[in-house]
Amino acid sequence: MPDGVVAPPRPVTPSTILADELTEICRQLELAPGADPALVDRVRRSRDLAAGMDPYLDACTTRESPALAELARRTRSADWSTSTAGTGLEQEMLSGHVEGQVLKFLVHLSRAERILEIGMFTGYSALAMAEAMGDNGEVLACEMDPEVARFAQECFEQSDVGQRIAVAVGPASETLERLAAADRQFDLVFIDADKPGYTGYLQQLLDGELLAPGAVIAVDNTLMQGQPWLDDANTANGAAIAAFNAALTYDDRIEQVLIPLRDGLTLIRRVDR
Ligand SMILES: C[S@@+](CC[C@H](N)C(=O)[O-])C[C@H]1O[C@@H](n2cnc3c(N)ncnc32)[C@H](O)[C@@H]1O
Repeated sequence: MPDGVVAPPRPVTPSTILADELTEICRQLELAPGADPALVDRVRRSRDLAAGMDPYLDACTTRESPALAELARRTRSADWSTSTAGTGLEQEMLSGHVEGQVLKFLVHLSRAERILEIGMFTGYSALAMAEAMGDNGEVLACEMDPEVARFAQECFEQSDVGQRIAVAVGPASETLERLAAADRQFDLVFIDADKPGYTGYLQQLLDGELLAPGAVIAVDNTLMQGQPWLDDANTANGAAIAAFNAALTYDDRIEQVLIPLRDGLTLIRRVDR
């Protein structure tokens, strides 16, 4: 994974995809002979409304730590296309500044000391959560890919709080089985791994008694680029998230809310205990 030129991330959230579409529509309208100036103006305003939101959220949110900024920079400048790490890894997987600050806020609010992450990638969210907890806390981060796990660990070693993060390399479902067998419990769980695995991870957390009383589960990408409600854009990940979101609404053991942050963040808590 050599360092390369920092490429801007592709749009992978409903708001950035919308902004990209409106930018292109606007460009075409501006070139179209005889386009109604009032319509061009409305489309321009719509583009600015959509394109300006994420930069505004960034500007209004507490700055990330130097360690998080450096981890994000290293992730963006790594050449994932030539990496021998698992196929499909890309810089766009990184959660990033605003979501990282939301996770930190959740750690502060819940006073979580035992945190489980399912899907670590280069470690941005794990490090963000570790920064928000006390010295007695631990983030146990599950990651399938050994090479990306090494990348993350190198970043953790350069951070003051890296020792609060333990990494479990291997399929998360197997790690969860081992944790349940060892009677481990967690105050906060962040699910951000393979989308078809989400329903199984939630069942393992509930059935395996892996949630401490009052625990919160945060689940990333539950808007999946709008695919669950766009009929013509469904991929395997979109179908998996649509099924996961639907299953949540029928499960009486939990309460949930889907927050339209980035690509969607669902918060879940157990209510049957
Ligand atoms: C979206 S990325 C995680 C991003 C990370 N949470 C962050 O905020 O930067 C998903 C990660 O899950 C890992 N993954 C995929 N399937 C997995 C599995 N079955 N078990 C554990 N990790 C898995 C991938 O290798 C990838 O690194």
